[in-house]
Amino acid sequence: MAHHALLVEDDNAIATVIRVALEDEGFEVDTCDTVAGRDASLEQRDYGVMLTDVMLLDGDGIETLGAVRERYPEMPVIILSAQNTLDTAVRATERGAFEYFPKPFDLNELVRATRQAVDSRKTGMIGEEAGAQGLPLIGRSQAMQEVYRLITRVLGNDLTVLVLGESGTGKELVAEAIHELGARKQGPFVAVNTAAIPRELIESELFGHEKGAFTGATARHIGKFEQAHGGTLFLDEIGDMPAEAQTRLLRALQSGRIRRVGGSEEIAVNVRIVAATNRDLLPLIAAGDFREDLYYRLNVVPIKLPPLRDRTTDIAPLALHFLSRAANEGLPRRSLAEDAAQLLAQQPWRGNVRELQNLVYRAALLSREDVIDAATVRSLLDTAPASGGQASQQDIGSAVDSWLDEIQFSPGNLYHEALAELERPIFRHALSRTGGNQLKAAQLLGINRNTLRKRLSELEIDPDSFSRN
Ligand SMILES: Nc1ncnc2c1ncn2[C@@H]1O[C@H](COP(=O)(O)OP(=O)(O)OP(=O)(O)O)[C@@H](O)[C@H]1O
Repeated sequence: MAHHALLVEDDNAIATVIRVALEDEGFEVDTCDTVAGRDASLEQRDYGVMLTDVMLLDGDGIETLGAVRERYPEMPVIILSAQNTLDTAVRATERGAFEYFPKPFDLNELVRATRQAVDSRKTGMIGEEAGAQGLPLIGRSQAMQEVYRLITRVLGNDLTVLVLGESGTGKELVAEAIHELGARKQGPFVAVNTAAIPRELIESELFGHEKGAFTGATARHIGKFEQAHGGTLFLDEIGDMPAEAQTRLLRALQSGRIRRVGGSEEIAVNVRIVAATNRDLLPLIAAGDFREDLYYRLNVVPIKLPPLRDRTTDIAPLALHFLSRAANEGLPRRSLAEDAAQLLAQQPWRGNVRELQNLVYRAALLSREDVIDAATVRSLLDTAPASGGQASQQDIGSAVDSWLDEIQFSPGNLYHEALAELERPIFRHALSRTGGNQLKAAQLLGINRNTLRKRLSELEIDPDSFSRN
């Protein structure tokens, strides 16, 4: 389908060059040369993108852009300017321009950006669409736009996807988005962390086993492949899979069939595979620890999630998102001061979004004011484990100490109120790990299911909000 582009340019020669280049690229282009002409054209039709000069005969293309963005928020705008000052670039970006091209510009680059702007309009909705499914993928940085673009490419097919990225960058969330927004959403989404299963049980976990297949196999067990039939199988930490299991996995992927451990029957399974790893697979292949043929099977569409420090513009929106989620889960409702947001944006976030999320939840809990300020963030950063890794007992102990010093409890009820606050993150953690399944969460916690249900209700934690369906 041809996209309509509106070109607002009062230099006839430049307008013609751009128009011809865009038409070659399949755009239908309308041109005009004034602010008034622009506004009249915008009334006439829904444009996929607008390119505009700054100094127009009857006004300034940037100054008047605010109103256009308000009226047509979905339409990306590209600014073309002869005033190559930083100020013009800043003004353009502040008013929501998609991209800014100082003149003279590379025509090919401009055409590429125009195409990308139109695509971004489609893919920019991935985050919101995922949000509507209860899977908020927050972030509008250029780097995340590229991730969204790749997600849209795999929604209409069953190609195998390999999600790469450091720990905590959102790989599982991307896998869920591919499932929820794709054609298989009616089917199951089954996640399996291959690194967390004891070696001897991996094959049985993936492919199932027949009764009596080995000591302890007292009943038939249906494996993850069969459970995911008709849906999506998410294989997390694929780089840590033992060699034997890699071979079995490769065979299953090649044939589309599995055999339960101890079984003789080959069972056809229809699953879409999304695999993920935070490890660099090429050195593992070179060292003989990861099968090269399996790598090529999995790496059909690679989606690389950038570390959070490479998309700093996403940090404040993510922090606000976690604050609002924390409030919905019963923590105090807080907002974020400007200096606090700036401080967050400067951190290295080696534990990526997960580390930011943990810090924001702690800030919501511990802040003395409704507005979280830079001082609070700084004190939490000081007590945070260095790399978003394991917090030591001492860190946790001192965080609880300072929290107890600061929080106002009802007289005579400190013990119960403090314990309730400590229970919240424990329950949230268990529910989040089990996708809101109360039976499994109770098992994980080692407490009675009815006790869990009662406490969740008392603490007003909604287990359904952790559900993956
Ligand atoms: N773009 C995002 N928007 C909102 N939340 C996010 C985003 N990315 C990650 N998160 C949240 O951060 C946490 C970590 O994300 P996730 O588990 O998907 O990371 P991961 O890359 O799979 O980590 P690991 O490699 O350790 O398994 C989750 O709670 C997830 O909901």
